[in-house]
Amino acid sequence: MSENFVQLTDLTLSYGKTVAVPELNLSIAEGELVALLGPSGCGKTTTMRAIAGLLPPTSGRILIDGRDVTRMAANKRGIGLVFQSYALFPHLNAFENVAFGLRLQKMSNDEVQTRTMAGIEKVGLSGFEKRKPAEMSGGQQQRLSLARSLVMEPKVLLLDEPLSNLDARLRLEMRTELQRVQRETGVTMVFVTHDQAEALAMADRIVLMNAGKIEQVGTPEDLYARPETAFAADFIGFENIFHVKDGALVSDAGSLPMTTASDAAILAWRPGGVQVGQGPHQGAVLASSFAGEHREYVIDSALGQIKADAPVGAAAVAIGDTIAFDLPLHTARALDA
Ligand SMILES: Nc1ncnc2c1ncn2[C@@H]1O[C@H](COP(=O)(O)OP(=O)(O)OP(=O)(O)O)[C@@H](O)[C@H]1O
Repeated sequence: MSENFVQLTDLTLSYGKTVAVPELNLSIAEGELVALLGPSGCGKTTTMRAIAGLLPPTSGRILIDGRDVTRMAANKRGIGLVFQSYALFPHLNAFENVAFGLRLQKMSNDEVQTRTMAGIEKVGLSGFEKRKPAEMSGGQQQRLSLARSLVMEPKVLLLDEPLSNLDARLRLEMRTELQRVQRETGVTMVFVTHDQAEALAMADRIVLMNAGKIEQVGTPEDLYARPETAFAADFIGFENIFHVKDGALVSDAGSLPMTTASDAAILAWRPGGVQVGQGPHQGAVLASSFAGEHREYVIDSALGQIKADAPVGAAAVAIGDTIAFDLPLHTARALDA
């Protein structure tokens, strides 16, 4: 198995004179499920389009399975594409949608039949062969579009926001489904998402992008527990991020003296890492909402707003009332400036 199945080397991608992605370097292993994660406009789709062959790079190289495909036409690269808008043929039934690409390859009817039926089964759509896309649910259309790509046996499958058109429940279901299909086929998959929960739940490895550059690459566990920059921490749910200066936590809004000294330049806490109900600091409750497992507070403090989760069973504090809190060092993530 190749560790460098997809290799992007010093890849620069531009639109006219505007550089969207400068000198990107990334290796993807064979059979890996990788998420390109980041806020809108950070260059995820641009990177995908370059891998697919839809955007010629300004400079740099793209290797797939050892072959330099930098200047190769999109349809020669052995890449499958699944978009959020499915791009199915509305006048063809499910079977014909999946068979379409195979027929173009002048395959025998028997083989088209066998491979199409296998593809449809792989995505759990057996029995739906005769349905037109309009007679299928969003999730089923998404599966169909996946089957259509898979039957072509691509070396790499690229998925651009594949779940964003689905409602919340289907999205959860399709997360598991995509993982299962990936495991069973062993196909190398790269998917784009701006949803950190989706990336954490599905990917073997997450590539977090910020303004065209890679901010951090790591397993979901790594990124979740050990973000390396304030951007990564913020994106991954550390909602309270403060600078440390002269024994105090500092924000644009003000400062709070620290009870224990820290050498860190920046300290970050998830809402769950903030202690509420007791502690050396006080603030007014700005918002309080029940979230099943815990209660979410927004506290107005000398540092500005603090997001804090109170455990189940803690007595609710009314909006406007004062609440005690602590930002304990043992739940903080220390970051470099
Ligand atoms: N066709 C285009 N012409 C000019 N600039 C573009 C074009 N497409 C994208 N850009 C710019 O390139 C940068 C990266 O865009 P890209 O679509 O790759 O971001 P993204 O991370 O996929 O965002 P989103 O999640 O919103 O799709 C942005 O600044 C965007 O404005």
